[in-house]
Amino acid sequence: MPPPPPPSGRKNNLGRQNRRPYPPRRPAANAPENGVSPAQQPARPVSVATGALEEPKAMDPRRLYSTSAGESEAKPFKSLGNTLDESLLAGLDKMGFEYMSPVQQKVLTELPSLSSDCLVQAKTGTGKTAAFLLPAIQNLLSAPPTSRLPKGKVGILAICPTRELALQIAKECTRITQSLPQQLECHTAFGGTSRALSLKIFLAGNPTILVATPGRLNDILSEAAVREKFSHLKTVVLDEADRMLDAGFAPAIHTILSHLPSKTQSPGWQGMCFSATLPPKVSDVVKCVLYPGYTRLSTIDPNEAPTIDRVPQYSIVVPSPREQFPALLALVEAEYAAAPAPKEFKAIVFGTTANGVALLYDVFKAALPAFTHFELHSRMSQPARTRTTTAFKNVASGILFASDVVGRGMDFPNTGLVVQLGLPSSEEQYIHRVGRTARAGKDGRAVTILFSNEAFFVKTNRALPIKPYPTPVTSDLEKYQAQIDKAFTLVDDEAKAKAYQAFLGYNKTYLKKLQLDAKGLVQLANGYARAMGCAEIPLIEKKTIGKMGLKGVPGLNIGVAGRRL
Ligand SMILES: Nc1ncnc2c1ncn2[C@@H]1O[C@H](COP(=O)(O)OP(=O)(O)OP(=O)(O)O)[C@@H](O)[C@H]1O
Repeated sequence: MPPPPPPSGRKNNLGRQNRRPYPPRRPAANAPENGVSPAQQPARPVSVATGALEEPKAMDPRRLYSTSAGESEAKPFKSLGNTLDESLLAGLDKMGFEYMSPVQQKVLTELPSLSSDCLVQAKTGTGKTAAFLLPAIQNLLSAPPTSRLPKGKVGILAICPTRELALQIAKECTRITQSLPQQLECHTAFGGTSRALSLKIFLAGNPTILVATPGRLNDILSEAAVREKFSHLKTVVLDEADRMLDAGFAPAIHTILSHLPSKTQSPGWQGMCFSATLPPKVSDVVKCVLYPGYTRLSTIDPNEAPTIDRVPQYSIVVPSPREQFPALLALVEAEYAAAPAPKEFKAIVFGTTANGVALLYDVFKAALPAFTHFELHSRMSQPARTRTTTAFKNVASGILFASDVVGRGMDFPNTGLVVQLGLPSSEEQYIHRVGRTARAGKDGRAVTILFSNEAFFVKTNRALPIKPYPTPVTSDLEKYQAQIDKAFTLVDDEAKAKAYQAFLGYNKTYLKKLQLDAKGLVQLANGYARAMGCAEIPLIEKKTIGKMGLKGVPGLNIGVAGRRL
């Protein structure tokens, strides 16, 4: 379907006549580094009467009941008058949360008590955040006078993997508690912010709820005054529990738990573990936060695909990394052209590494200047990450190039397309990334672009309903290749060198699965460098080559800061 003709009929950036620049081109002069433009249109409507941004329309969770296991009929929150405090119900009402989503209904009506330990699984974007916040907050509100939380003590600790997610959970918490007669303070603790300042605010404040990432939490728990704040802890939540207990985070979680009051000594605290993916091995490790005999709840039928049913999922396989760039360009054009009217095209493109994502952002900004682009990865400063997160949550249209810092848990309303460029590191990672679309009962699509060695991912994950992309978008890649080659001339060499090194580092981990040896990997990476238009293979320091385990592999260009050795 051809894109709609622009009123002016002027030539657009894609080198075609009659294509309306969409979203509107933003002025180059104020294009800031992180891709957040002050000119972006808010997705939320502006009230005609007040000119203020209106609250986003909440989803209708009744749409989530058709396919989920268990309850088949949605009940309104107000049916929980005996379970939830009136002020919480009032807060939910202000948020536009009328009906419970399946996971909320299960947790609030099927747990033996709201303070029971639980392991809960529900698909992405179906309201798990409120499903753990509501019981935990209700427990604080209904505690008998003898076990009421003393002022200044933390009652609820929620731990999650990323800074962006911590902020999002804290925001949801503030909205849920907005109608309480006495405001509950919800604090956050995560890296990339001033430790001294956030510690000062935490210690001087009255933080009833703390949402934290493991690194910073571990760090501040070394202070006796901080540990003292947790002396009356009532609930510990592990959001994205499988991630929080995997080999990367588990040591930090265990140290954190060693600083908290013992779970086994009376009165103990409630443990809650939530995720969309709970591989069987999680059952072995959750015992650090859950008592044996904990309640397990799931809204996912074990025979169902683990992803949201409303997301058609496709793959595009190209011969080599070189073709991934034009294939993405062709895909964006095709998906944009097919986007439903009124034209709103909001997409997230996941890359495999932070430097790879930075490169994608640079090249697509040059290749598709009519779109609004965003980048989000761990190489950016925290303020830039936070600004971009907020901006992308609020835009109606745009493309976010992201690494896994927003792969799990993040809610970017109305994202209609998720693209994964390169090999997802696991089935779980794939599922969570796909879950950034079709949230809150909306529709969405997901496409994974792989080069031939990566194509095994589709074959080895048969539970995933991935089909070949339905139209031959890659039949004329040469046309798009020319556009990509031109765009790469505008990308600086340092960004290319970093992306090259990251490509080697990432794929080195998957040599066996990619059916490559070290020499083959270097050849592949060198092809990737040529695809980026590098005049020569980027230099890599000897010690970096050693760290990557690529010492002595032919084809590498060893050198330091522009000097070949
Ligand atoms: N009962 C409800 N009614 C209306 N909207 C809701 C309801 N519950 C949650 N939402 C909204 O649905 C969206 C998804 O919720 P949430 O982020 O909690 O999903 P999740 O299951 O935690 O997702 P993920 O698995 O990606 O972490 C959010 O925008 C949230 O505000």
